[in-house]
Amino acid sequence: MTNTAPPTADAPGAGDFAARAHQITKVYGSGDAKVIALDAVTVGIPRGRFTAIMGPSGSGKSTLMHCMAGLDSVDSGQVFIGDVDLTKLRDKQLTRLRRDKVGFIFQAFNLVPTLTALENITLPMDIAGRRPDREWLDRVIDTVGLRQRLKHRPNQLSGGQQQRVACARALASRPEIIFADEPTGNLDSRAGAEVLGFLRDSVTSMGQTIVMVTHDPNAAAYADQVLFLQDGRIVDTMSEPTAERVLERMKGFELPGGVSGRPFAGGSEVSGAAAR
Ligand SMILES: Nc1ncnc2c1ncn2[C@@H]1O[C@H](COP(=O)(O)OP(=O)(O)OP(=O)(O)O)[C@@H](O)[C@H]1O
Repeated sequence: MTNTAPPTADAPGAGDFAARAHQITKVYGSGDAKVIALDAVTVGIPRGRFTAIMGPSGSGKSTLMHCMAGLDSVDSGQVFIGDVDLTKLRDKQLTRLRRDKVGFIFQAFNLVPTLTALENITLPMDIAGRRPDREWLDRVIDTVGLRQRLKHRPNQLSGGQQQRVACARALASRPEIIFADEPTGNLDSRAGAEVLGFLRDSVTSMGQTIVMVTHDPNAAAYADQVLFLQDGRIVDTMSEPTAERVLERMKGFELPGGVSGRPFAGGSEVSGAAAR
């Protein structure tokens, strides 16, 4: 693994980012109920790399992912997938962009129970009226080890196998970027490790770009870099994470007395509101 520069969307070479957020703010509610879920976040997701997003509960991880994936709107700022500014798109254009350029993997596998594994994998392309690239599809199916299970329906598959179907579905159309929201949250550690190994492999050997929200330091250790969120801001980044280092960093968020959230001494450069 090579070293990853901290992702700053303003840095030269912004073309190297599969997705970027520029000064995005997301506010829920108003008055006393007002919550600033994202506070002027600027970040770039490097192309062909595996990025994990971590942070305490309520820090804005899901909101950041949803806004960057075009599943939710921002109150201010810009979001780019490739060169396309999502904030300038109308609903229909946004739906098409999500369909063509973005893959999703959710904690609850979200498979269609009446369809076989193969039909689930090709469903997004079928809906889009696109023919799957047979060679690519074969490679994806073999990589996730589903060759013998293609005719099975979801209820005939283990949780790990179902999530591998969901991974194959996300990869099949060769999206610009895959967003994975707690992809191992419903799996035991062995099945989780299999899925994470497969995601890692799809980045290393297929050049896929993946962003994953996780609470699990072991899962984050599969990534090339980790972004740490707190109170709607990116407060730290870590390259080449190990489970131990991630766990240690996460403990910093839980310490009482205002220590929480402070980047480690000598830690990575910070992007986002906290950097200013
Ligand atoms: N629809 C909503 N309405 C009001 N507040 C919301 C809504 N969605 C999220 N929030 C608030 O925004 C903040 C960020 O939420 P978000 O779900 O992004 O955090 P998270 O880091 O993903 O949390 P968790 O790890 O618990 O899933 C939280 O304070 C949350 O309560």
